[in-house]
Order: sequence, then C-alpha cells, then structure tokens
Amino acid sequence: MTAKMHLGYDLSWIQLEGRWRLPGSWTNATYPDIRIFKELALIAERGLLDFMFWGDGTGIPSTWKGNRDAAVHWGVGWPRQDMSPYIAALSQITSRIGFGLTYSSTYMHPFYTARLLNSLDHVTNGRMAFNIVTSSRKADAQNYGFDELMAHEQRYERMEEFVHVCKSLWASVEPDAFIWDRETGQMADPSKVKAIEHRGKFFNVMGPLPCVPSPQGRPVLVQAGASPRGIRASANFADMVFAASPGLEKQVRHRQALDAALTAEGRDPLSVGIVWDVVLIVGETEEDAKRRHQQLLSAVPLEAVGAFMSHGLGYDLSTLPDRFTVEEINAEIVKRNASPVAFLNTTAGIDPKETITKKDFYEIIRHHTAGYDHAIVGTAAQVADYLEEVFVATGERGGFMIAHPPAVPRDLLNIVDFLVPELQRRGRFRKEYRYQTLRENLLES
Ligand SMILES: Cc1cc2nc3c(=O)[nH]c(=O)nc-3n(C[C@H](O)[C@H](O)[C@H](O)COP(=O)(O)O)c2cc1C
Repeated sequence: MTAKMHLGYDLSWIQLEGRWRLPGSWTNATYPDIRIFKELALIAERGLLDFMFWGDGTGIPSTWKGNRDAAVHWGVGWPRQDMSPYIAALSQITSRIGFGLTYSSTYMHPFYTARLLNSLDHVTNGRMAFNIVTSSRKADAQNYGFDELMAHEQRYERMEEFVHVCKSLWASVEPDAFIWDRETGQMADPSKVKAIEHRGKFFNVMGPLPCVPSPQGRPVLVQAGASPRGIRASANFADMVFAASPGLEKQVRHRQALDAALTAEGRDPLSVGIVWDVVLIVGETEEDAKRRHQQLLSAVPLEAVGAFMSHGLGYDLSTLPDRFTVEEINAEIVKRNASPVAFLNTTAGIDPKETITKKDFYEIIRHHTAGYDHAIVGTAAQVADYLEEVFVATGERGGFMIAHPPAVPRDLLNIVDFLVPELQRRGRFRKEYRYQTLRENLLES
C-alpha cells in the first residue's frame, strides 16, 4: 500500500513580516480577528489536513541595533496572542482537525502546562498536539526573569524533566478513576488517583493532576530539535518530530540521526515520523504561482529582515564586519547559547568557509526571511512531485508542515483545492478522517 503523508498548516507567521498586507491576506480584517481563524479552520478541515499549528515566542525582537524599534515599526515577531483560547473556540466549529500549540519548557511550569493541555484536550475532544520548545531568543528569556539565555544543554535537560513531569501528571489519574455513581455518591476511586512525588533538578511537583483524564490521555507530543542534543530529546519523548527543510541531503542525515537516537532509547524508528517544514506556493498555473512567489519579496523591507534574523539567531547582524565567513559568525552565535545549527540551516546555500560581503549576505537573508529562497513554487502536480521525492527519500514516515503561507486565506485555498486532490489522486493523502482523535489520525501510516 502507498504510504500516506500527513499535512499540518503553520499559522504562526500569517500576521508577521509584512504577510498581512499581501493581496489575498486578511481582507477586511486585522490580526487577531477570530473570524479569519474560523474561516481558516473550516477550509483546513474541508481539506482533511491533520492539524493547524501555532509556534510561539513571547519577546518582541530587540537584538537588532539593541532595541525593538524596527520590530515594532514593521511587525517583526509581534504581535502574538496566546492561542489557547482561540483553539477552544475553533474546536467548537470543527470536529476532526487537530490543533498544535507551543509552549516553552524553559519558562513555563509543567504543572500549569499539563493542566491547561488536559482541559484543551477535553474541549477539543482529543485533538491537541503540544510542541515543546526550549526557546533560543533573548527577548523571550527577559520576560521570564533571565538576563541571558540558559545554556543550550541545560535547556534540553530541563525540557526532558519538564516532559517527564507532564507525562507523570497526565497518568496520575487512571482513565477509569471516575465512577460518578449518583446512588452511592462516590465520584472517584482513591486507588486510581496517585501523587507523583517528583523531586528533580528543576521541578518539585507532588501531583496528582486535579483533572479528569482527557480523551487522548495526553496531547500528541511534538519536538523540533535539530542539534545532536535536540535530536536526543526528540528520541526521548516525541510522538512526532518537526524539522526544517535545509535540502534533501541534510534531511536524509537528520532522519538517520533520529533513527539512531530512537534505537538508542529503545524505541522503534518506524513509529516516529518527521513533519518537514516547507514553504509551498501552489498556483492553478505555473505562471500564477511564480507571480505570487515574486510578491513575497515586496513584503519585507530590509530593516525588518535585520530585526527578524537577529532575533532568531541571538546575534545583532547590524554589527557584521564588511567581510566574514558563516563559520566565524556561527561560532559567535554558539558562544551566546542560541541554537548551534539554526544559522547553518538558514544559510544552507552558502559555503560556511567562504568569505562573503555584508551586502551579498543581506541580499541572501532578505530572500530567506521572505521564504523566497526555499519556497517550492508551481502547479499542484509540480509541488506534489517535490513532496513525494522528499517523503520517499526520508523513509515515508510523517509528512509536511506547510509553513509561512504568504497570504491567508488565499494560499490555504490553493492547498486545499489544488494540492490535496492531486495528492489524493496519487494515493498519498487521506480521503476522509478515519478517527476522532488527532493521535489516531496523525500517527496512522
Ligand atoms: C517546524 C518548526 C517549528 C518550530 N517552532 C518553534 C517555536 O514555536 N518556538 C521556538 O522558540 N522555536 C521553534 N522551533 C525551533 C526548534 O524548537 C529548535 O530550537 C530548532 O530547530 C533548533 O534546534 P536545537 O534547539 O536542537 O538547536 C521550531 C522549529 C521547527 C523546525
């Protein structure tokens, strides 16, 4: 049987970096008008997508030139609402599509997070995924009492303990603990409700979770580590992995590294898919797709690019020397405890040892910020060819997260009306939701 892909739709950026003003975006509405999100949820569910996704970061970018002016002016990395109440509302007008929500294990507390996600899993009737991130941006850290980023290794140590506590809490009340016997008045069975008595390096949590077990028991756990330490964390607990698409060769290596890490954890590599982050511009014709692709470049002014990239990398790119190598700059980024691999992935097209000028570099990152350099552009058939190639080369497990859509709802309609039918014709995508919960729909192969 032909293995099927899973598809997520990333709504983290639809109001950011100039996308809000492209043709077909937010017409007669401004962020965070829930009516646009409702429209998107209905379209995405009509397209049988697995889930809608929201990433998170809480700091307004301030690394570029040491202040937040450019970010505030151009709408870089902000505004960003907490999406949990939105998900609750969207779940009431849909019945099958899942919802991916992000919180940082570096700043949040596992007890609060476990309880919140339990409630969301009830409200959505078992359609929650939880993307756990360590957060690599200083502006986020400063909102939670840290002057500098916690060391990369320590952030991951904390993440693993955070997830262990959450999982223990979600299991602390057994699925059949509640009796609700109106005759006797007994509500629950004390032998099925247990404290977790966790005492660890980062957290002390007694438990149990004071909640009714949710339809999925716990949300689908997603993680996007790309460094060797991050991949080890994925192997430790993730049900599904998110990853960037820096080129097929690196993606095949990522898949191999994850498989080895899963085997080392005693888990079956076949059971954990990777959902690759892709920018797709699907047109009814190739010309139409190319025209929309071109529009991306008009969305982001140069100053916004500097603010965007400096925030993500934890390095003020306005201080770049006139000539440098990617390798030299990456060494500076690593010193500041941000991701050791994110800059290398961002500049995948440049030889890390080659000297480049600041001017050429800015042009490259302008294309990157807009998603222009890594967008897959074409008709549904052309885009489906690309997706199939990556899917097959990386072991036919997981699928794709359609990220950074230039303009919504316009671009989501093109995915649902053109790409989805093409993938269905090829036997690569579902023709109906078979199950109620996200876990069952998403982890089905
Ligand atoms: C699809 C995808 C979504 C991500 N979402 C977030 C996010 O919402 N917030 C965040 O701080 N980091 C996010 N990240 C970054 C990852 O959590 C991770 O830090 C990054 O891939 C670098 O790997 P490392 O932490 O192992 O160095 C995302 C990465 C990917 C590929």
